[in-house]
Amino acid sequence: MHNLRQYEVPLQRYMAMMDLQERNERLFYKLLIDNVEELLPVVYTPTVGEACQKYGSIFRRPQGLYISLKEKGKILEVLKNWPERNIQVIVVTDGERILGLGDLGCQGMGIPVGKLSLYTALGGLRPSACLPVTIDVGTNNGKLLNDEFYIGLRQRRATGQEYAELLDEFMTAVKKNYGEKVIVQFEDFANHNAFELLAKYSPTHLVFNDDIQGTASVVLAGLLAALKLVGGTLADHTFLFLGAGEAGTGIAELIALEISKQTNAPLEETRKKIWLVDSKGLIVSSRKGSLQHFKKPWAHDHEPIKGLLDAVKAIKPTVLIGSSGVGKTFTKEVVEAMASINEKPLILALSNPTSQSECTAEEAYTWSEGRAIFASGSPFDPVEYNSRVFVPGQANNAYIFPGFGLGLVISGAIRVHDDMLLAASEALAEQVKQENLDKVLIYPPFSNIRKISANIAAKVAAKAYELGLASRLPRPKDLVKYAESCMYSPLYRSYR
Ligand SMILES: NC(=O)C1=CN([C@@H]2O[C@H](COP(=O)(O)OP(=O)(O)OC[C@H]3O[C@@H](n4cnc5c(N)ncnc54)[C@H](OP(=O)(O)O)[C@@H]3O)[C@@H](O)[C@H]2O)C=CC1
Ligand SMILES: CC(=O)C(=O)O
Ligand SMILES: [Mg+2]
Repeated sequence: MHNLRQYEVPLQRYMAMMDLQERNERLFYKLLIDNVEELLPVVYTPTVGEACQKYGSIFRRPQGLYISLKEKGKILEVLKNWPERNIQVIVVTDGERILGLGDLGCQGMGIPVGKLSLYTALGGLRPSACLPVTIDVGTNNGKLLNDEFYIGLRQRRATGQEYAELLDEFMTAVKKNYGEKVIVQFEDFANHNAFELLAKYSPTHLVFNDDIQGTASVVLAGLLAALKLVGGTLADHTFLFLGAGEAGTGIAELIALEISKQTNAPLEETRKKIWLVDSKGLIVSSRKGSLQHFKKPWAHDHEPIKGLLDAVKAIKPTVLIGSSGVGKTFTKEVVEAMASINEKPLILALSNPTSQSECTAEEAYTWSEGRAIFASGSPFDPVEYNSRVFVPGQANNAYIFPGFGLGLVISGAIRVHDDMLLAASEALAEQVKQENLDKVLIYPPFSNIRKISANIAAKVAAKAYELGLASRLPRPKDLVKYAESCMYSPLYRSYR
């Protein structure tokens, strides 16, 4: 840590950590686990975003498996080149929507590598059981195509049948090589592929889309915890999203599902308290004909509205969620409008990395005169306002996917079910203590994350057994203890 702290530039710390991961994996994990709050922003958002942007010029060694269009017809052979045989989780991207930074092509590899290091550090999966994959179908990023250090195929993205066939060959090869119980986590695909891939492979593979499902689960957990501060039930609230893509509609659907479970009201009804704004304005029924399929359930009856501020004034949400990938969109006027409608406005600025955050923690607290309950996708430091210290939470799917994955592994689950996402949300919300709420913090600190992950894993596994989706029999009696006993620890033994 002393050596690492010598570097003042975050990207240099990132490179030092990647070198360490290569040189001494056990020490890398020991360091990451023991200093998780300090090092998460280095190996994960925001620094991993900059690393992906500059991946070609900082490249040392391949840290994961690249599968390119050129390998079509030979993907099984390529998979067999990976030295580890016993793989439990694959995080795969095609690099088209890396955080809120857009198409970074093959340089998106930083994301599967970073996510999998969290699977190990936060969720206790063995490093050797983790496989980062980047599917290289080209990039539409002209700057990268002209960059002499770009590491991927220099062509525009393959689409349509060519893309679908490559992905299908990959999914078939994965199941053939690693069996039915390998988790395939889709990460940072563009939404025009993400929803389809999830729908296509959910019935046949153990697939999980972190951006749609993991994000939904972490946000629902934050909302459940926040109810202890704002009062009422979920059904009493009105939700407005800026951004109606994977994250936005994924979260919206899980909130609607939870309200439906709590109130026995049909989903079509519970969706009506949830509104979304996309780049063209509020999603309303008059737009239905031209909306992408994942937006259609959210097209409610209302006159068209263009901007977010007008939408806030018209809808009067109690909860405002940013999932647009566009920074600075929660302006002073927007936050003030939220604060004029609500005693305690709940504001989540989920977009990553920090540069894309819809607003900063300081802006949220200052513009709401210290009344906002705020969390963000990338971390912000505590803020002092009017002699009070506010600790912003980090509403990031990193709270969910490591424990969720561990739960799937320890139960031998063969499919993911929405009820498992709800179970994960409840488990995370339960870990938010009064001392956190006293600081207006709606997520528990990351310093306890391994305990949190074990609890999430236990609830997810319990749900898998309940749903008949678990194949590891008999069911362990104490699932929390069992989860903890399965977790990889980078122990250093004393030989003296
Ligand atoms: N905190 C967390 O754990 C997570 C955070 N995220 C972050 O969320 C962001 C979005 O990700 P994702 O949902 O996958 O992306 P998508 O591309 O699927 O969705 C983005 C949405 O934002 C809308 N949008 C873009 N620009 C504007 C604008 N200026 N005003 C209003 N709406 C706009 C788009 O509109 P249109 O449809 O009209 O183009 C689209 O509906 C990213 O920054 C990502 O990092 C994602 C997953 C997890
Ligand atoms: C956190 C995450 O998955 C994202 O920003 O895409
Ligand atoms: Mg993501």
